[in-house]
Amino acid sequence: MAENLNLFTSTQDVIKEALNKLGYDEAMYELLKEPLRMLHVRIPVKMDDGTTQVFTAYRAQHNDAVGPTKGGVRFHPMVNEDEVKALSMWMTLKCGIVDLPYGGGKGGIICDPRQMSMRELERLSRGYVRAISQIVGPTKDIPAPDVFTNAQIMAWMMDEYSRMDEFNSPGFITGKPIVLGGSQGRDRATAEGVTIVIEEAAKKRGIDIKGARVVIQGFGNAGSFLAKFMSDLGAKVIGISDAHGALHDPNGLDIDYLLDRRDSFGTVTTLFENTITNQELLELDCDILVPAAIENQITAENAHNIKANIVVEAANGPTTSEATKILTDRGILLVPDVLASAGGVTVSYFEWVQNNQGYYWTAEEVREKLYKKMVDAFENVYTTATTRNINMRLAAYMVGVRRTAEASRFRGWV
Ligand SMILES: NC(=O)C1=CN([C@@H]2O[C@H](COP(=O)(O)OP(=O)(O)OC[C@H]3O[C@@H](n4cnc5c(N)ncnc54)[C@H](O)[C@@H]3O)[C@@H](O)[C@H]2O)C=CC1
Ligand SMILES: O=C(O)CCC(=O)C(=O)O
Repeated sequence: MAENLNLFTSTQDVIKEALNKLGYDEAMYELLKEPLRMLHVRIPVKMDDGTTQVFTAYRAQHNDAVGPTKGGVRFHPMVNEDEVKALSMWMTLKCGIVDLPYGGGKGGIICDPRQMSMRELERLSRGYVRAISQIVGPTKDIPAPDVFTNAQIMAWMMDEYSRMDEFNSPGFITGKPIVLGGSQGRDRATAEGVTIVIEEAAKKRGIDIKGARVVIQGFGNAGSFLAKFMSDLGAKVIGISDAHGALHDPNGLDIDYLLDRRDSFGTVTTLFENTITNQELLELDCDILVPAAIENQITAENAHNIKANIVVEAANGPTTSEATKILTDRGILLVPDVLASAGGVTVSYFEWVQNNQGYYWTAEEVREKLYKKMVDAFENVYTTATTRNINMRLAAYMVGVRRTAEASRFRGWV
């Protein structure tokens, strides 16, 4: 039978299993098996050449029993409805795992920002906010950056919402530039969270980060900061990649040089002749493998060839359910996305708190608070997995879904 690559239905399967293990009945699964709201909008944008292009976009809100929904907006040509639904469900789990007072949300626009001018991107970003304005807001649903979106796009979106609202609303969105109410450390937060989780996982496996061989797929926000942090800790980053290919050097790559040469979309390999493919990268001999790009990269087809001792998912959904089973059976420690990549939303929450208070924290305060959240979350999921003898993904789903399930029950929804 063909492997299930549908992110939405495969997520439903694990949610069901987690709820069963927690003792909830079918009604709870019926509530949590898909988002409460899914808005599908079409956004007309005047292009620079005078033509009009109509873009399709989505905003999913999985569950708001705990609090407002929260999650990024992705600009990508392959975004689709099922993907956005799954991503919103993962946000519920992430917020549960790191204990933030949010439910999960996520948005996406089908577009290729690499082919658009800055002016076109600005019109599209503002159009998206107008199109979803009825269901979002600082106490309803708070967007943030994700694949191919950044602080500039957050700034345009915040400005558009503030104009509609008729007052400055920094708490409408997170991941903003610091001068517009962004938090210290949000730009590097996802990678910092991944680094903390890698350190914890390495301790469990008796691996010294100093000298450990690390391979990272993706050289964007998550992947590039992570490469820097790993090499600063003394690890040997022997492979990195982007959408066009991958670089490999068993003696360690010069990360500072690569950071200097990458473009704003995380592309760097096009400058080199000696490249390998992304598939070859994933199968390199290494200690720690970090998929930090896109979904469905480790599947039943290549899971048997993964050589890493630890796989840490910085990306959302890089490993299929079948591959999760294969890796776990092979004794590889797989740290799932909903735990490993929760540093981004954690510092987004800090940003929102600071916006609401109008009082701003130092980079050191942010780092300390993030560290505690990530270490506690890792320990909680790891202990759940080992005491129940289940894989880390199922354990993370159990930890992540419990609070939303309880809040829904107390509200009398189920
Ligand atoms: N930015 C954030 O705060 C967070 C990001 N994530 C996840 O991390 C992953 C990466 O996100 P960002 O670094 O923010 O995105 P980004 O847009 O900054 O970078 C994406 C990177 O992936 C590469 N890439 C794109 N398509 C690829 C393909 N087909 N094969 C190999 N590489 C490919 C790009 O070339 C680029 O290097 C995504 O799954 C995202 O959902 C998760 C939590 C928070
Ligand atoms: O920072 C946020 O609010 C959301 C980040 C996000 O979209 C994710 O963790 O996948």
